[in-house]
Amino acid sequence: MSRSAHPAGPRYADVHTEGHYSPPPADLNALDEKIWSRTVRRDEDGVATVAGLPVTRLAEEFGTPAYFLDEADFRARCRAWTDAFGKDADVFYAGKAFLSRAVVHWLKEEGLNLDVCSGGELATALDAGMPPERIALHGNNKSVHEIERAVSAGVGRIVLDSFQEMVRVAHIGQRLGRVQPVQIRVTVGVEAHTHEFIATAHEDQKFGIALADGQAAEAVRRALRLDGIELIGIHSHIGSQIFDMAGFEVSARRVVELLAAVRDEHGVELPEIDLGGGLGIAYTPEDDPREPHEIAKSLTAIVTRECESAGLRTPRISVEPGRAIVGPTAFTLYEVGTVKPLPGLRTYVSVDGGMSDNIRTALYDAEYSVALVSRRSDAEPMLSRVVGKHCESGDIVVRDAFLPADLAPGDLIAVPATGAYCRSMASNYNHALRPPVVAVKDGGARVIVRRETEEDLLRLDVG
Ligand SMILES: Cc1ncc(COP(=O)(O)O)c(C=O)c1O
Ligand SMILES: N[C@@H](CCCC[NH3+])C(=O)O
Repeated sequence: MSRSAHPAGPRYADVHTEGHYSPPPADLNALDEKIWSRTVRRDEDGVATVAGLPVTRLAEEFGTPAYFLDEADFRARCRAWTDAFGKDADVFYAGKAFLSRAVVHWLKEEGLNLDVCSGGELATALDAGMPPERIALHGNNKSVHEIERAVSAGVGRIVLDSFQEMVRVAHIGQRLGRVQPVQIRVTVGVEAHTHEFIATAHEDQKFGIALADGQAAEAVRRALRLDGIELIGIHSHIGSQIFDMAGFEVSARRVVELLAAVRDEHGVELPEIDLGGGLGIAYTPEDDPREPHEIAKSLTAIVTRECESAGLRTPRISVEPGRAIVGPTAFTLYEVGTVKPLPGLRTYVSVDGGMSDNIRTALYDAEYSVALVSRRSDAEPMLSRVVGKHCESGDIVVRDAFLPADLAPGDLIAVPATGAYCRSMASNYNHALRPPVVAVKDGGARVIVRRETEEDLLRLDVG
């Protein structure tokens, strides 16, 4: 194939002939509302704004790289979930996606509950005043200390992940003179269509107790006999970034089957089921996420139908969306440093962050979008790879994307849909300073998690 030696990398026509890439968007300046948070626009000068604030001003005030989180969008998504599921269900925001004290305040105000999976997340929730009865504690290896803190704080539920943990929690409950409400996390044997590392309902993995071979039924048997815990329900989480509802439906059906078996064996109707989180969001225009009301409708319908046919009272349903709430509400703003054209291949665009603020591309081959946001450009599309500044060739933020061919050092580019699992999975690799999270709302911006400093790093290093 002949390739034109474009100084800034290949032209669309070249790569398109190879057929490896989706075509570039018709307008590189467009900010697709499916991917960007709801208040993102481009102003008349071509600068992107969020909550009415130009990104150029935000970069000056807060520096780059930085995450900008659209508070109004976050709250709207919380409400969409609670409205969709209604009063007879509970929405637990999965704090692992991103948690800070400000987020806890928003959740409290919007009537959501909170799923935490570590002592650190629990401490953040309690410190910010989340009522303990609205907290659920997860984790496949909760420490004794974490369990003690949760039980003595009076968390609403602990989700038991193993037989050993069941005994641990029961003993701690007895020692502290409490009866801790618990659910049992089961693996339902569903192959969720997502990356292997984020699928959690097949049996060959660390989470949960398998329904297969009667393991889960045995767990229920033991839990019902133990003092110090009260079994209130069954929990299933099949994975993350899932679009196909079929996996959730199979999971709901199998959990209801277990409830029926428990009723038949023990004469007990467990009052709750939790179907976990895992709903996918749009990272690129090709992704087509389901809306909360569609999800609620289909999950509620399947649980109700299965319960009716088993002659069970419909249990109270809960769900644990993390990514679907916070993911689309934030973007990461970077400054372009080195631009390295490789004629006939692509152009490497280096930014001032990388795998330390977004590990998802390296870890899961995740796909992201990117746009030039500090100005409009009518230059032609240039096949680009957005890379970070770390000492790894796998330090890729956006593997394949089109940016305008006149992109230059000093331009600002933004990667949307980085609200979930980016700051929360950020690292200090190469002694990078983890970026701040800045909440923006109605023309105002405030830091909710500050940027790390070299002093922070040096303070940890005690010589
Ligand atoms: C038990 C549990 N609940 C909820 C979630 C949240 O998942 P997501 O952010 O995909 O909604 C996770 C993470 O996958 C999880 O492990
Ligand atoms: N951290 C993962 C998802 C795992 C969620 C927690 N069980 C991601 O970024 O997609």
